Amino acid sequence: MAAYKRVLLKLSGEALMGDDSYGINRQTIERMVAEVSEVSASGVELAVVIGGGNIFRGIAPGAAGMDRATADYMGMMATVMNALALQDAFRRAGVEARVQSALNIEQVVEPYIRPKAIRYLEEGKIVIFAAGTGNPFFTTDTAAALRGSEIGAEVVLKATKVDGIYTADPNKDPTATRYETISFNEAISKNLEVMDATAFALCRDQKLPIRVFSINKPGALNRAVAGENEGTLVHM
Ligand SMILES: Nc1ncnc2c1ncn2[C@@H]1O[C@H](COP(=O)(O)OP(=O)(O)OP(=O)(O)O)[C@@H](O)[C@H]1O
Ligand SMILES: O=c1ccn([C@@H]2O[C@H](COP(=O)(O)O)[C@@H](O)[C@H]2O)c(=O)[nH]1
Repeated sequence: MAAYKRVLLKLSGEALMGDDSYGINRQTIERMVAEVSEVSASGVELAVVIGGGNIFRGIAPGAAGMDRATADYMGMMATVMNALALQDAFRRAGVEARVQSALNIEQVVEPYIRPKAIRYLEEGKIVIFAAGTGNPFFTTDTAAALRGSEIGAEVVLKATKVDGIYTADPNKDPTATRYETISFNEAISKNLEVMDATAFALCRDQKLPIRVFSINKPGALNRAVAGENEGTLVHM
């Protein structure tokens, strides 16, 4: 039984690689699409923000020496590629999804228009928000907080490679322990880098809770949508 009527799901771009070192792993994207489709079929209105870390990040070593804003626009274009791949995978699974982009590339995807996005959601279609916020120096986590606030989502679900928020990056510190819940102010003041401070602050100001959980754990998305104790809940 779902605890929410409308959710904003932030899907990790990096997780799309699966065990590959770059790009989109077919089995991985199909598995993600199957889990998301199941939630959508249960009647929950689902908007997705997709990251771009499997292709390009403005702050990656490959962008070193580049103008930061240019590199960030490349990162946003990477999220458009992921959004198109995701839409295609939904279509193959028989699920209707629409992509809306924060950057205008009209031959490829429709632009972000808030009322239209809300109408799609009310019609039961999945909406995929591409190109982040459309502005350099931001991340797709901030785009998730922004779009989640705009569409009146009740929660931001961040599906990523780690199974929650830890006292330190668990990939660097094996002694790190996981929080079951943490307040926005604590997450910001402890500088926990699982999400950027802008995203935390926007969600805090809009009273929009965030749940961070593993995209690779079977059933975790369903449990998060059911409001169960999965991963870490960031609260007021
Ligand atoms: N305190 C922490 N708790 C949990 N993970 C952390 C923490 N600090 C840093 N991390 C790192 O944050 C990563 C998740 O955030 P990141 O923004 O890198 O990925 P993503 O949002 O899943 O990917 P993408 O940007 O491609 O969408 C984890 O893989 C983990 O290594
Ligand atoms: O609003 C935004 C969102 C993203 N970017 C750039 O895209 C890449 C990929 O996004 P991730 O959140 O890391 O998956 C990011 O590194 C930025 O370079 C952006 O500029 N503005």
